[in-house]
Amino acid sequence: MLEVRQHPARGRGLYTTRHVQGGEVVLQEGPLMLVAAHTMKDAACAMCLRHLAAVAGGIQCPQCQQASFCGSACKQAAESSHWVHGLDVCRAYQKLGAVSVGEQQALQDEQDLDAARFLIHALCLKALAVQGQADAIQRCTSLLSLVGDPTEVELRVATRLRPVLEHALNAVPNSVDVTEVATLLRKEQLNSYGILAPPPSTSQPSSAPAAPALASASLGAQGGDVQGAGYAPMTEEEAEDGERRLRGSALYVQASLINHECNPNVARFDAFDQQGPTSTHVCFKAMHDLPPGTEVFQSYCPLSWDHEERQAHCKDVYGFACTCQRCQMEGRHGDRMQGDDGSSGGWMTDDEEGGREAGMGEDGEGAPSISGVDGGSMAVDADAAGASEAGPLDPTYLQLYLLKYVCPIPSCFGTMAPVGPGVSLHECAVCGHTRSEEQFLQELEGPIAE
Ligand SMILES: C[S@@+](CC[C@H](N)C(=O)[O-])C[C@H]1O[C@@H](n2cnc3c(N)ncnc32)[C@H](O)[C@@H]1O
Repeated sequence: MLEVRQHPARGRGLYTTRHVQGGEVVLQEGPLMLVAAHTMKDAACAMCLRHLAAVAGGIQCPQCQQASFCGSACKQAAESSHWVHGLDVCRAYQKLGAVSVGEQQALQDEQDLDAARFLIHALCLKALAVQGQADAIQRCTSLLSLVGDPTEVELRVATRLRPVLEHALNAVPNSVDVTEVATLLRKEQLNSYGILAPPPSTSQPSSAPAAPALASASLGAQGGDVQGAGYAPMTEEEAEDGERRLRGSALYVQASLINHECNPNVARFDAFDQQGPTSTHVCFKAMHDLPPGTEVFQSYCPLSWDHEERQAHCKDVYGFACTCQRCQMEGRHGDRMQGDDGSSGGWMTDDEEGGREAGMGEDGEGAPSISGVDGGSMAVDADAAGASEAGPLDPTYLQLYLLKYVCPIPSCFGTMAPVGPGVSLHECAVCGHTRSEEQFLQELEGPIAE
C-alpha cells in the first residue's frame, strides 16, 4: 500500500501505491524501542508501557527498583531481551537512580534522566550487536537508518551526560563517544513518539484508547497523535492540572518515515493499555480517501496550534520550516480565530485585525470542494485541497477540515479519522470520542450559519 520515495525538501517519505479508502489502516507496526519515562518507573511497564493501574498488580524490579513490569511474562521478556532489562541495563538503571539531579549536576532535570535511560538501552543494544547478536544487529541497523545528524545542542547534552553514562555502564572514563551519543539523541529527537499516559480521571485504562503520540521523546520530540515527533514533555505542574503525562517514548522504523503537514491525511492510533501481542503497535489510519501516489502526512503537533506555534515547533524540534498549504494560507491570511473554548472559527486576514470572519476567498472563487456539507457525505474531498506542492489552501476548506478532523471534546484536540473503510463514524485518536456523520452535520450548522 505504501512505498518509500525521496522528496527534494523533505527527504524520505511514504507514498500510497494504490487508492486508499478513508478509515483504512495504511501502516501498522511493532516498536523498534520503547522506553518508560523516569517519572513513570512505578506506573508504566518497562517492557510494553502498559499502565500498571490497568493490571492486577505490577512487579517492581527487586534489583534496581527503577523499573516495573505489568506481569511476569513482560518481566521475563525484558530480562531475556538483554538491551531492554538485562543485567547491564538493570545495573545501569540502579546507578542512574542514585545520581542526584539538579542545576549544577550532569543530570539537570527529568528530561536528562529520560535521555540517559534511552542512551543506556541504545548503548547496550549496540554492545550486543558488536557481540554478533542477530536481533540486536537488526535493531541497531534500523536505529542508525533513522534520519538525524547531531547539532550543537545534542553535542552539549552528550558531553554533559557522558560521565553519568560511563558511571552507569561501568565504562572507563572518556570511553563513551560523544558524537555517537549526540547522534543517538538527535535520532531520538526527530523520530520518537511520546506515548501519553491514560487520562488522570480514568486510572482504569484497560480498554481506554491509548494516546497516539508520535511524539515527544525524552528530549521533547514528538508526541500526541501527532508524530512523536511532537509535544514537549509535560511538567509535574501540567500533569497536576489534569493534562496527560507522557508514560514513555517509542521508536518505529517505518512510521519514522512519515513526514509532517499541518493538515495531515493520516491519524495515529495506539492501544498500549489493551491486552494482546499488538498492544505496542502503532497504527495509522487514512483520514479520507487518498489517490495513488499521495504522500502520507501526519502532524507533528496538535492541529489546534496556531501558525506561529506550529512553525516554531517544526523549526525548534525538527529543524525545518513548514511550507505546507495550511501554513501558506495562514501566512497569507493570518491565523484561524479561536473561541475561548479553543473552538475553531474563521480566519482573520492580516488587514482584518479584530474584523470579520473571512470564510471565502476574496473574489468568491476557490470555494471549498467539500462533498457532504450539502450532499450528506462527511468526506472532505482531498483532491480539492490538492497535493502539498499546490498553492495555499482555501480558507473555507481549511475551516471545514478542522471542524471535521479536530476532536470536539474540550481540551482534547486529538485527530478524528473514520473508524474503518467505508464507515462514516469518526473516532478521536487521543480520547476515543466518536461522532457520526449526522452529529457532525448538526454541529456544522452552528458555525457555518453564524
Ligand atoms: C520523522 S522524520 C521523517 C522522515 C524523514 N524525511 C527521513 O528522510 O527519514 C522527520 C524529519 O523529516 C523532515 N521533514 C518532515 N516533514 C517535513 C516537511 N513538511 N518539510 C521539510 N522537512 C520535513 C525533517 O528533516 C524532519 O526532521
